[in-house]
Amino acid sequence: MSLLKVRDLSVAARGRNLVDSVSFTLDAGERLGIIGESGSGKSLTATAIIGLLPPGLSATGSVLLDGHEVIGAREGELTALRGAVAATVFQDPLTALDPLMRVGRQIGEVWERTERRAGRPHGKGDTRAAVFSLMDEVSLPEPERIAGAFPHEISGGQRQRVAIAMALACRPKLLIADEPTTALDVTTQKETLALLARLVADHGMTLLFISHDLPVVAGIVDRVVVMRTGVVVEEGPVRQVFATPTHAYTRELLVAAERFDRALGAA
Ligand SMILES: Nc1ncnc2c1ncn2[C@@H]1O[C@H](COP(=O)(O)OP(=O)(O)OP(=O)(O)O)[C@@H](O)[C@H]1O
Repeated sequence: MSLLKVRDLSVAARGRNLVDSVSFTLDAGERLGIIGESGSGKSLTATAIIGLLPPGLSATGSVLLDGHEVIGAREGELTALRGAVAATVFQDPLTALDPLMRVGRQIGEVWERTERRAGRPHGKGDTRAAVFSLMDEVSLPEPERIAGAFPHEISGGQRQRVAIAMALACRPKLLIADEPTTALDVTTQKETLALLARLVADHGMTLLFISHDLPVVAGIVDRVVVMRTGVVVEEGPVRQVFATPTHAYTRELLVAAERFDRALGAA
């Protein structure tokens, strides 16, 4: 069964479609990438899937997440789906973190909520052990120091690992990662990608990975959807789309990425 079924999803602002009749499915255990240049509608598609569109935007069509319709659902139903079914990691980890709360507590709160939902009783010691275990899973060093730190007291890469640990604490079926490495330097990018790939494999999670960066997407997904100006222009297995793109826009993206790689190589 498909874990995610998106049918004719459109997102509009003041009568203008920013996402236009997008359809794709994602089976359990699959890893799908959405690629496209800035402004092509990738993030709005992702936020519509979890029912978190900014005010002023409205979605039509159908998004079936684990069999539940998201479009038109009440906030209470959406809250139940978020976390339990789908968790998200965004480009800027600061959006996920409370600046005034120590990061260990933030991870702990998500873990406790997950346990409460599942009806599993737990004590303070359990939370502490779970937080350290989650921090270990995302390879955060010096767990005592980092758990006791505020978000601004750790590095950008460490903040993203904290955000990933919080997503993981939900034990989601679907992980939505929206440009999760874009704000990081190249080395940290590679480490974070490798971490995400390992966690998705270890936990058998389904992955929706959004990026404008083709080599990044190619390294982590099986299938790819190419978006341009709110519309899906091409879809297929990642190797096939990259080796023999059928749409001129995909070819342009590939040429631009190669040119960028060559420029980096020459630098
Ligand atoms: N809250 C909003 N109100 C009005 N227009 C918006 C809003 N958010 C996004 N848009 C517009 O919708 C279009 C799609 O935006 P979206 O953020 O989905 O693109 P994207 O492909 O994710 O780009 P990026 O990689 O830069 O994040 C853009 O033209 C953007 O300007």
